[in-house]
Amino acid sequence: MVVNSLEVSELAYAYPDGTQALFGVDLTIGRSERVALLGPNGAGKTTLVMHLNGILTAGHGTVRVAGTSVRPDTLKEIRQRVGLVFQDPDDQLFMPTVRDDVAFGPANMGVKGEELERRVKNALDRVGMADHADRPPHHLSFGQRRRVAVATVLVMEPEILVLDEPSSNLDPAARRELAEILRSLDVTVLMVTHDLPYALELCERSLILSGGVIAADGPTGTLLADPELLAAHRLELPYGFAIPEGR
Ligand SMILES: Nc1ncnc2c1ncn2[C@@H]1O[C@H](COP(=O)(O)OP(=O)(O)OP(=O)(O)O)[C@@H](O)[C@H]1O
Repeated sequence: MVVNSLEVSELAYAYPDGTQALFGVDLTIGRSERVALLGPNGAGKTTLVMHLNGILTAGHGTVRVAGTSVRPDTLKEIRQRVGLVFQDPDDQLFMPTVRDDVAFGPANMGVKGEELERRVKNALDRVGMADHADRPPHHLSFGQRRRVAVATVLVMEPEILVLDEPSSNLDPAARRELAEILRSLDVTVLMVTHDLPYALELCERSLILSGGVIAADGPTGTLLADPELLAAHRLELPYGFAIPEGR
């Protein structure tokens, strides 16, 4: 039986003040897919992401990660399986060295000794930061800190990597380097982004969340080539951007 990385069914949620943010979201993401989650401000993207690792609990509906329901009694397992990379790496890095930051999660899970070293080295290798293991994170550039933040999540060997605005505040070279890293990973990726060219570059499939529902789900190139669809959901390609042939 093929188990999907993520299955969200009829997910609805209202904040305690009564604001209804999600109105019944259904989506399935298969193993090793890379999917962009697009949508205007206030669409419910963050609210949806916060349900994936149980920061918020479904008002109605279900979320399953690799077949396991997100519930209070499964939270420990779920948080290991869903790797959230926040928009600001400084929310994720707080130890004296890069190595300590990457080791923090698995060490907390009881991994130690050579196995811990192996996992930390492997995660840093995957983001090209192994040479910086002994440096304090606050001495690194923003782009390097974002790569270390990705490593702190990869080291947990997650089922799905969820990235919030991964290209924000990166210069063009750092943006491209991160794209190459993300493309090289053999992991399911859900990427929340307002950077439509980045979604096109990295994700074959995109979802448009708008007004708390999935308004479109399809090949990124097809969605982004539909001006009416984009306009209906306040999405805009950069001025002069042309979708490359074959996308
Ligand atoms: N803590 C909260 N209490 C009440 N309402 C909230 C809270 N957080 C978000 N909302 C509301 O829920 C809706 C969805 O917000 P959410 O932050 O999920 O959107 P988003 O798609 O992530 O937006 P953005 O692109 O601006 O990050 C909005 O109407 C927002 O005002």
